[in-house]
Amino acid sequence: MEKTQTESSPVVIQSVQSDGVFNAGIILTETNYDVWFQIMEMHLVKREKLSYIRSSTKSSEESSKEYEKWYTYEIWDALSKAFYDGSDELQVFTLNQKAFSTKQNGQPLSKFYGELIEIFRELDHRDKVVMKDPEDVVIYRRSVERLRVHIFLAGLDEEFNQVRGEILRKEIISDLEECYSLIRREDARQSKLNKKVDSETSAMIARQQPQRKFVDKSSLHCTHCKKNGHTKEHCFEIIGYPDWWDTRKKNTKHESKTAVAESTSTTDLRKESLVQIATSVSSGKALKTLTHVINSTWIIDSRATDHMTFDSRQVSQLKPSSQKHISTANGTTTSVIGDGSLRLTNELNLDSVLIVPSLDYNLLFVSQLTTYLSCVVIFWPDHCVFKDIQTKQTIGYGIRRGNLYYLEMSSTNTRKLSPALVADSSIKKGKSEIWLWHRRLSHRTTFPLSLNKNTVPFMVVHSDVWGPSKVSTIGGARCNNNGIPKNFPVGGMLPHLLLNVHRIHDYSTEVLEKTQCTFLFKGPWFANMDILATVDPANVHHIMSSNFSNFPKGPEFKRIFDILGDGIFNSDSDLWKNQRRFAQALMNRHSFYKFLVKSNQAKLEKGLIPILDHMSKQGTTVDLQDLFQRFTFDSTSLFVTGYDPGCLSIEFPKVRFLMALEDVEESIFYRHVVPESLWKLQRWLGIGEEKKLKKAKETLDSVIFELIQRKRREINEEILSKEIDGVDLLASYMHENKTIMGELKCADDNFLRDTVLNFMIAGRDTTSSALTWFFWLISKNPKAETKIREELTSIVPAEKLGKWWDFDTQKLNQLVYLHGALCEALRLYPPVPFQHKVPLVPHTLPSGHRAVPRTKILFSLYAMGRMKSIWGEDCLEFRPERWISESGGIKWEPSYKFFSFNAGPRTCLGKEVAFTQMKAVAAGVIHNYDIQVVEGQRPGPNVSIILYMKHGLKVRVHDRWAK
Ligand code: HEM
Repeated sequence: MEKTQTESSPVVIQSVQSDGVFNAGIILTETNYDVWFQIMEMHLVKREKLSYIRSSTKSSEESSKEYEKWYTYEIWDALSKAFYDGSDELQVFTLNQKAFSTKQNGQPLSKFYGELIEIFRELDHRDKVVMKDPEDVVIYRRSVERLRVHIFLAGLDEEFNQVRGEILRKEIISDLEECYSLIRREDARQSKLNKKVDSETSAMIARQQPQRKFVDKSSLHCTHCKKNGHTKEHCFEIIGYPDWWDTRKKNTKHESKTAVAESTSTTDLRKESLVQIATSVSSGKALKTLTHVINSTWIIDSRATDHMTFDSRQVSQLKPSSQKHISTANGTTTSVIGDGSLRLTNELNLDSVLIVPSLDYNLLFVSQLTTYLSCVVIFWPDHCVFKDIQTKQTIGYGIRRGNLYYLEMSSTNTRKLSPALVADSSIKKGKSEIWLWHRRLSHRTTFPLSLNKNTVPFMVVHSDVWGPSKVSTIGGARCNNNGIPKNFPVGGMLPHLLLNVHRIHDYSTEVLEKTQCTFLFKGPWFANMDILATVDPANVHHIMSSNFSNFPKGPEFKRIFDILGDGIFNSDSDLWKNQRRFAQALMNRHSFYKFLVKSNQAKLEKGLIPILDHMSKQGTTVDLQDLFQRFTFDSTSLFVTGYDPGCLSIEFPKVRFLMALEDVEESIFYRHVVPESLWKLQRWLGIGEEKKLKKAKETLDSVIFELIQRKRREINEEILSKEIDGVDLLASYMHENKTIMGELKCADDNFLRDTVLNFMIAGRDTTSSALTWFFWLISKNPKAETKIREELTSIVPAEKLGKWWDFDTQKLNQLVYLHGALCEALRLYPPVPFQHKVPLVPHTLPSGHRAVPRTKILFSLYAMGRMKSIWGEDCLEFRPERWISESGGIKWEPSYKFFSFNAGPRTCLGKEVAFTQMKAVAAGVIHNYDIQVVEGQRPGPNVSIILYMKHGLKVRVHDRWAK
């Protein structure tokens, strides 16, 4: 370690990076002692030097062996005294100070937001506010959220002043996430409109084309060639023709060429220029001229000025030959005209269109346009590749960088493209495609399309500068090849679904990957089973947050999940709102959290650990999934009902309730894949899955009603006092008075039964499923396991190293790698693998798909965690590092991308509870035991509404510290 002084950071520990000296990767400042301390300890653990800073040996002679240790300890101790006063107050003060002083200062929006989120999360951990009244808790949370929105808005760069004002003028201020999403959209729009052109692309463009500004030269006249549009000084006949001239003059009429050259090669094309071009084409005559002027580039825009209206006849009059029709999902048609023009039917309502022949188009012009436009549709026949107008060489393909799509140039660059992108393009394979590049959606959509080989390829750029995209009908084009389910005349796509039901989650992943995140599943014509499956983050955000009120779970959800009664999962509108408000208030109570941590710890120490010890001594195998289910069942029962069913015991008792829950989940899944009329008939006849469900319901009801009676008795007999014991949910519900509960019927046993069942499913099944997949992934990734162990060791006291250790919940919450590893497991194996919603009124989604009330919208959370377009090429890899930010903290991912806990107002209420439980179990088990998965197992997901492992996870357990 080398110690130096700098102005900004009084003490700097830097790497010297040679034999054994490490790079801490973090510089100690006045404000980051907490994080710095942990990271340094991790490094020290790795090098087995922890005793140097932990054991306070007596001061030693410089010559003695112990001197080095003593000296290091002294420095460490001095640092601690200087930077950490042992209380939370300083930390909270520092964090608040940091939050208020963090500014965007020109850095990317996501980075600035991520920094704030990290600070807020830290503050949440240290929040000690205790409130008794649930109403107050809600008000308090709202007030904190409001403050955070203000901090975020205040830190933004000036360019967001306008949108900031708009947000603040709203009657109800959005929550932080919603607010971020609004700003992000504005950021994306501005970066296209003004300055943030991707530097690489600009550099490439600059090399290929001179930079010119758009100038309206229509009034200029050349006295030399007698033509309009330029002056004598710029006449090509005098100064020579540019390189691109040959290509151009084949197609263009000379009289307008200058305007063409200027407008198509501008690098500074702004909205005004677009308006100018659009205005000039608003009359049929000008349009015709411009068609030839701009190298057969036609621009039609009805939104540019009020008086312009899009007239499809104008285009078809130009080239009314050899039309081809593209059918779209909702029945509208787009006529493709053989020579490269496009006629749009009124229904399609594409009111802002740029059509560019893409063989020889001016790349610069288009790439400039794409910085302003949200959506680019390219029709690519098989022989079509992007060509450089100057060199006439193939210049490449479309490529995505971050959220933006660019035309990647130079054939050498294609080698740099990831294989999937090149393969995706399919150009070499002789396929024709429409490429829909939707910048706002941050993904590209590809639709196979049959085009006449002789047609001139063209490109349609749909402008989103002035309003929302309406390319919906193109986005919905039906695809029935390439492994995408075929739509049979009577059965629709149901046969495909039934054939693949045993691997439904992987199957939907494959289909959604092929259809670029959204797919319309057509059910049998008689069954009202059409499903719009989507994993598109923009759609998720749109449905779950921005337009939440238009997308309830709906009556069909309620029918399918009727066993959940009026519980929180199964309700909409006010019934849901009241329940959520109340449950949230209860769960935010400090006493609840304390109770949860305590009961969880007790279950771990007195339940799980003794069983693992026993298994380790016996050398027998155990089903880890079963063990975790028992663990979470007991702990969830404790905080939901206050009773411990004791099913986590060495005898592994058969628990009726547990078995019934599993039956319920499987039967409910079955209701999702068969027509409603069929399962209703089965229910009426009392056969099949419905028979199983009925029996399971009876079991659940009898157990829960018994618990309710018992609790009521105890409350009446005052065995339970409100203050001391009323921390479990059931008791809390019973204690609450009507004012707080609003419409909720807490005195009603049926309502209490629904509440208990909903929470039992929410708490037990999800967490145990997540833990099982987590341990499976860890067993496959020993490096990750080693890193988790190193991180854990860093919070074990020196004297306890190499011995059994029981971790403190607060300390676990600060671990970054462990958190990342759990998030990674939740991403790849989300315990709730799918969800659905229904629109109240017809609605066009950001992906362009039309959502109508009779069509169910289904989100596959499982597929969403496995989309290359969302998580990158390595999406199937287990890589906890993807959750670690550059500064070493936890990286924040928006909930509409990391969807495992749901997003928007219905976000999981138990997220913190779940992380607390999972971290305690993961830490306790990984630190103290070696878990060896029995060979020969091929764990796969079952078919249910909860993502269990089909055959459990058999493991052997070894005590790491056994002598
Ligand atoms: C790893 C563990 C967990 C995961 C992945 C998870 C995931 C989810 C998801 C996806 C939803 C939305 C379901 C839907 O609307 O259909 C949800 C809702 C909910 N979760 Fe969790 N959950 C977990 C643990 C917990 C725990 C431990 C609790 C409670 C103690 C809990 C309580 C709830 C509640 C009450 C809702 C309903 C929220 C509402 O509709 O407003 N969850 N959870």
